[in-house]
Amino acid sequence: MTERELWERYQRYLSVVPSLGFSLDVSRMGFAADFLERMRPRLEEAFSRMEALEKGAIANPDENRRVGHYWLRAPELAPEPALSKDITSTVADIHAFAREVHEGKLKPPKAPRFTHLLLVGIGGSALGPQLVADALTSKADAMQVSFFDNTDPDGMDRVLGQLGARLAETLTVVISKSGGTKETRNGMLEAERAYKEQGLAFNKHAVAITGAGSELDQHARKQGWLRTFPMWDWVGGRTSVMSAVGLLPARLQGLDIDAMLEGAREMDVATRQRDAVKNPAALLALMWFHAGDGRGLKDMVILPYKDRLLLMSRYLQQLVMESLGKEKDLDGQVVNQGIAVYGNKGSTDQHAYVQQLREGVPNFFATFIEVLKDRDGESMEVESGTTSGDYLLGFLLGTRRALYEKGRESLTLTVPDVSARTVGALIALYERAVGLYASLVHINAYHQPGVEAGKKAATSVLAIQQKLTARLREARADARTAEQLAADIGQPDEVETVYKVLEHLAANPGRGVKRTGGPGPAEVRFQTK
Ligand SMILES: O=P(O)(O)OC[C@H]1O[C@](O)(CO)[C@@H](O)[C@@H]1O
Repeated sequence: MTERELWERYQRYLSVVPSLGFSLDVSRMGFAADFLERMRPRLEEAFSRMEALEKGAIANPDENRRVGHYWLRAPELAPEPALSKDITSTVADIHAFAREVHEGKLKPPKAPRFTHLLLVGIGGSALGPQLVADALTSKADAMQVSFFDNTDPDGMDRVLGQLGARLAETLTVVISKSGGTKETRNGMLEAERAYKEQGLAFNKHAVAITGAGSELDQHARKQGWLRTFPMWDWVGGRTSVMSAVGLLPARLQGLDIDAMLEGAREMDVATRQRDAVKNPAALLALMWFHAGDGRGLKDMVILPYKDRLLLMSRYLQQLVMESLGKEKDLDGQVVNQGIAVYGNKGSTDQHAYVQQLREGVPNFFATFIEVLKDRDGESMEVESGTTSGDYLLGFLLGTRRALYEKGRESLTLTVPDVSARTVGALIALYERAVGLYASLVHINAYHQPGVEAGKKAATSVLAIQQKLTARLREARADARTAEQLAADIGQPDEVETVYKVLEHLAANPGRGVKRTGGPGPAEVRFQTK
């Protein structure tokens, strides 16, 4: 298509939400003229399912759960008054709690005020808060935010090292919907120990966000933590950022959570419309379908031209891949669905992987995110009449054109700024696009049966470790190979796991395992130190 034809196409299919200053441009997607019409019956069905979900139907049949993240920003739509009340009162509680913290009415025992926030969580209990914290941070932040989002000891040491003595003024928020996630449990224990080492009482610094009655809930109550905020079973982890999971940390940081909720609410209103071109979530879902032939054949590359949106791709990775990456469809047929998501930021990526995007394997479609506002205040000119921000737009449009010339498709989202309202709107847009796309390809977006397998396997690795350390203690000075030890514990086929576990133990001080021999794994011997 010529530039002029593209301009016509741009106008014809532009999906705009005027109140949010938002638009979605699909002109660089090569769908046929009758595509939207052909997809209409499927889309109607998807809208109907979404409507039922919003009215409180069991939209996650496997887990027999309702899916209520849309109610979080429109509590009046919750199917029962008690739910609406829970949502509203939780937001009010968050405001009141943050006020007390900011004003120093709720203060740590050995410092005048909480100035730092340590969030412990993983997956949906970290990615949303991380995106929001990073996108909206400013000099005005009331508290500085750090994260434990893994069970990596060195990762935690790094964060603790940065906090140093300021742990005395750090509020730790442990977030886990299930309350039983091991990475989070470990992070909590490591945090607790760090406080203890500085002579600080952890319970006077700790808050939980979790499901009622969960392991974490019970632990927090028993230990007399400052407070517990609810996480409801009708909110999925990856869509929990507008619940206490995202709102409490954001408010503590000093961010405008009401604006975030308002942005999401407005995007929800726009994305309930049944006209595909007026509804950017529907149009986005249809473009994903077009790009990957409804089978996820093309990866989704997220390219925000704004440093503040760097974590968007990580956030969307979970939202999209955990929701859509499914073995079976709603009828139990094997479909192996999903869309791979990756990305970073422009124009930085121009100097990294855009080379492949333009000339390499054509297995993707790009999503450009354009932010109109360059910065607070005016910009200097880096050349006569040109600012750094002009370059950023130049690179966005240039890369988009360069991709188009080589037949590589792209979408462009335009937002006015990176404000709480815009971030809320973007999150709401993708939440609904994922839900609609799942209906288009007939899968359940709201469960995650696949993640259990890895967790179970990890548990059996740790059980093998327990047996091995007991066996090594018995064997004392007797240096044994992995093969021998696997046989000793009655799991000869697990020799590779045995070897890996022992190699790890031997590499770390205080674990009591010595490694000798080699060079190959079969010749290495292990014994107690
Ligand atoms: O909030 P939780 O229960 O600790 O779960 C954390 C994450 O773990 C997962 O269940 C995947 O293992 C995600 O869906 C979830 O966001």
